[in-house]
Amino acid sequence: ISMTLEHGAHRIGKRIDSKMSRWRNYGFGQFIHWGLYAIPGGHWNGEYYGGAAEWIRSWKGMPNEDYDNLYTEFDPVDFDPKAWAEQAKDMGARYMIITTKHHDGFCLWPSEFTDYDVTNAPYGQDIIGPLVEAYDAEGIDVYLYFSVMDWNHPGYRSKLETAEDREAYEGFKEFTRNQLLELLERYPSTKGLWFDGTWDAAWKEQAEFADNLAMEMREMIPGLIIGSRFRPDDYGNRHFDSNGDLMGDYEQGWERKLPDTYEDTKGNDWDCVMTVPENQWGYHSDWRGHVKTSYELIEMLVKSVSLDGNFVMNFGPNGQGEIRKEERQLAKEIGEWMHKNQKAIYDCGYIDWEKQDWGYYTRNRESGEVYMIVFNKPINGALRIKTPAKINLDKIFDLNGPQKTYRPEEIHRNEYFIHLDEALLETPKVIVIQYSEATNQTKGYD
Ligand SMILES: C[C@@H]1N[C@@H](c2cn(-c3ccccc3)nn2)[C@H](O)[C@@H]1O
Repeated sequence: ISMTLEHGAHRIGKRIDSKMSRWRNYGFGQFIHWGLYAIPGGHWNGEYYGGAAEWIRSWKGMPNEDYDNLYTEFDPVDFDPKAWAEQAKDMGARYMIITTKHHDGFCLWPSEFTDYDVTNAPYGQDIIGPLVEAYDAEGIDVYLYFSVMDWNHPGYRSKLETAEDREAYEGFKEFTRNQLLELLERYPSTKGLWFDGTWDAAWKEQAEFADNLAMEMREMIPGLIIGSRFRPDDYGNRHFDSNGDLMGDYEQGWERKLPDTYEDTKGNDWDCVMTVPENQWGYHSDWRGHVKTSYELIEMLVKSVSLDGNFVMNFGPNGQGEIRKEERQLAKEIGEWMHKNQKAIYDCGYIDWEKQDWGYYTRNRESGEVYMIVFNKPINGALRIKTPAKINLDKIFDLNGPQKTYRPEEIHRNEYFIHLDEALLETPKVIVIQYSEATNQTKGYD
């Protein structure tokens, strides 16, 4: 039985308007985490901090007042938004998500509603505006990350226990609304908001406030795209309401992890946001543990698109505003692959052909063309293709290089091998399949 909810999901199923189709077709995005945490870069008083660099304020090794005074040092003289946007373009990102305010409450835009912003730092200028302009100029859509949790604001509470808490939190809610409307006013070309820091008990009581605020933001910018991490329902449930329906325009549950199967996605739109090291979003000068290679990141991107999602790779510029060499190198390598294979990523999504060990299928949502993205070439070079019934494979050929075509060897009904003859694969290989649905007369049973 389903419960009547005032503030649960207001739509069942995917948004089908053109702005959401544009979002759905991105495939690949860039996350940028930048703020005061980039100054200490995971160290303080010569001590190494092993947590996520953007959480260093919560570490006992760094007194809160030391962190809170970092704004007096924020002067990223090397910040070059055009260079960042150019690099993102070369990498093949089609949208970008920038931290306007992370959990620490420091605002990268001149906010009317707090002094804890860039205008009171030595840098003294708006960071968000030039980024929006530079990325818009490259044709890369900009989304604004906003943390509801705000360790700087006196009215912020993680839970509401006393009357004083509730009184203070009303002021915090007003402040949050003011800042969000201010951001949409200042940066009207933004296509959506990426909310974070909404797991607190205090916020989980704000179903009506959040629902109204989402509506108000959408009145300001019709079609604004807001994921499932913004609002709680009447019972404090997030992402999925008490009836199990997704709240928001896409699922934001895949942080540093990927769905394994299409069933895991519940048929919703979704994004995966991914760090290069195990768990560093903000700049950490000493990455420890496994740092992902471009090969691993390309596979995550391909897997995301094959399961109807977008893959968003994180960058953490340093305190001077430079993008570190490891990230520049990854952007270059991923861009080289994307330049040759973007047709298998852009405007593509899931197709219900049985997944095979050699890699992933994607399908262009307009043309219906299918792409085999081969990561694992079997020893015998035979790539298995199993299609649903009544599918004819009309043409199969390499996306790149001499237009080599493949003649599928039928091994069972709707099951084929195509034979790769090249020796080793240097990079993931894309093969194009043009198919058609057989008309109703079936082939004779031979
Ligand atoms: C997108 C990422 N989300 C932020 C985050 C995640 N978490 C978190 C908090 C509790 C459990 C698991 C994850 N806390 N902050 C990270 O700081 C980064 O901004």
